[in-house]
Amino acid sequence: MSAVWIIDDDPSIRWVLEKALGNAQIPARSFADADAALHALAREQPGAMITDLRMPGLDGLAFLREVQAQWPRLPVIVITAHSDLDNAVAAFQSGAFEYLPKPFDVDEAVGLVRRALASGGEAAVNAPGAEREQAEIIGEAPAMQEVFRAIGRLSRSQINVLITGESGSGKELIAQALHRHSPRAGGPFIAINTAAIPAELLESELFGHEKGAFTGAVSSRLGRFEQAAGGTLFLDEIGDMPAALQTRLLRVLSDGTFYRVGGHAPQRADVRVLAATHQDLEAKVREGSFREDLFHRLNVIRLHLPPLRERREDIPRLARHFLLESAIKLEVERKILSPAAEAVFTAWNWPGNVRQLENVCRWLTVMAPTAEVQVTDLPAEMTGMERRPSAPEYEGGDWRERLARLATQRLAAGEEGILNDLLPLFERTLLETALQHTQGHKQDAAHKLGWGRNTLTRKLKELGMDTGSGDDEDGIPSPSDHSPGK
Ligand SMILES: Nc1ncnc2c1ncn2[C@@H]1O[C@H](COP(=O)(O)OP(=O)(O)OP(=O)(O)O)[C@@H](O)[C@H]1O
Repeated sequence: MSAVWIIDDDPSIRWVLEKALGNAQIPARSFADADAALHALAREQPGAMITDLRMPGLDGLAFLREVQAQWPRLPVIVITAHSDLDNAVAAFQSGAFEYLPKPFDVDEAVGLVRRALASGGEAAVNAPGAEREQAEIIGEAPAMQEVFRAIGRLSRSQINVLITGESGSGKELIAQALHRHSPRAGGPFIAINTAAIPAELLESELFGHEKGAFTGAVSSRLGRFEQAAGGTLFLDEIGDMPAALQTRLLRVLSDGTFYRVGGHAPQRADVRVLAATHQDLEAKVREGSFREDLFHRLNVIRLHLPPLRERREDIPRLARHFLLESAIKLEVERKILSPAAEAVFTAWNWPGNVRQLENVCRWLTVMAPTAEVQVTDLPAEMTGMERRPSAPEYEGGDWRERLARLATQRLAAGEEGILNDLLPLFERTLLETALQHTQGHKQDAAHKLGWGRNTLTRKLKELGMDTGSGDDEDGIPSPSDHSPGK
């Protein structure tokens, strides 16, 4: 195994790191200042380095820049006091591989070193510097390691891959990685969310159109298939693709040609197609809403991303990653989770998966009052504090998880004002259930829901459920009417 060099003027840090690396069977060599390390680098290079930022003589940042300029693929982990965000940002800008805030956890340091050593090997086969631009994919859970291995195995192929997993579980990130590690890496990566585009526009989005093909087509336009030429086309939410387009897509995949909307000359499609879905495509095939032949075309290889709640071991690292990333983006001090807050993070179910975790971290970076995030700072739904203590457990799975998933999807699709139709839907469902329960007796239903009769009457009207055969239309509010809508 390649050696790791430690550069720090503090002998106790050198000692702790040497010992931890030694225990992990990683050979280490220490330097008390950056100049000595630079001299040694001229003769030989280690697999990775860990350096402090504040040192007498050549400081860590200057050292990092020097190393970047001469040995751009050598991964460098930077240690610094965690409040020192400017330095962290500067370290990343100077090409640091990772940033290790002080005081650091020794196991975390060793884990980082292992990753740095592994990435060094990978960097050697990539274009110089390319690894710096890649979004980091975090995943030490066995299921994620399996996905990484698959990406490696597929790296010389152009085969179609179907990526499955719940919304927000990282499907697009994996698609990008498949592209980057493929013979088409030099070409474009074009993503399109088929569910987010109205059916009538999707065809021209995918295949382009000729001038005058339809009203408003004032000029011809390249579709995504042409934009992705030489590269990869990522079709997200493939399960929602309308039937007519499924047929067109199948044709492109089977004979490699397509026509622009309004066009007569066949176009050659030089793309690798990666598709993703959060739905059960086999079930859609069975019920006849997804073409079986298309399914088999897309499903040559399948990669499944488990939901975050099935890889909880990755949660703390993901949280640290997103807290640091949002602090850098928002140019504010980095937050860390208190041990109790981290425990809540790890135990929670994350219906919106990694995307939701990322959003919560961004929210905490702005909203948490102190540098260390406490349990009380967490969003109420995570700590269950908005639940009534006697709230019974519901049968048939957590409906809020499903609702959150729906909301996540619709927000991801760029929708706005989703409460406008979801709230009435919510009320309508409760009303219908209550009316069923009371065999159509409105007053009783209102009472059971906690609404007064007037509110119920108004709601029935608003929701278009007013049949006009009211049993209690006297308009006198009952004492139990405590609706906030009144
Ligand atoms: N393992 C991971 N490590 C780091 N970041 C991740 C990881 N997985 C997902 N993310 C981040 O979480 C966010 C959501 O991921 P992504 O868009 O890939 O999910 P998705 O499954 O494609 O979602 P959807 O089905 O809703 O389109 C992105 O910002 C992505 O960078």
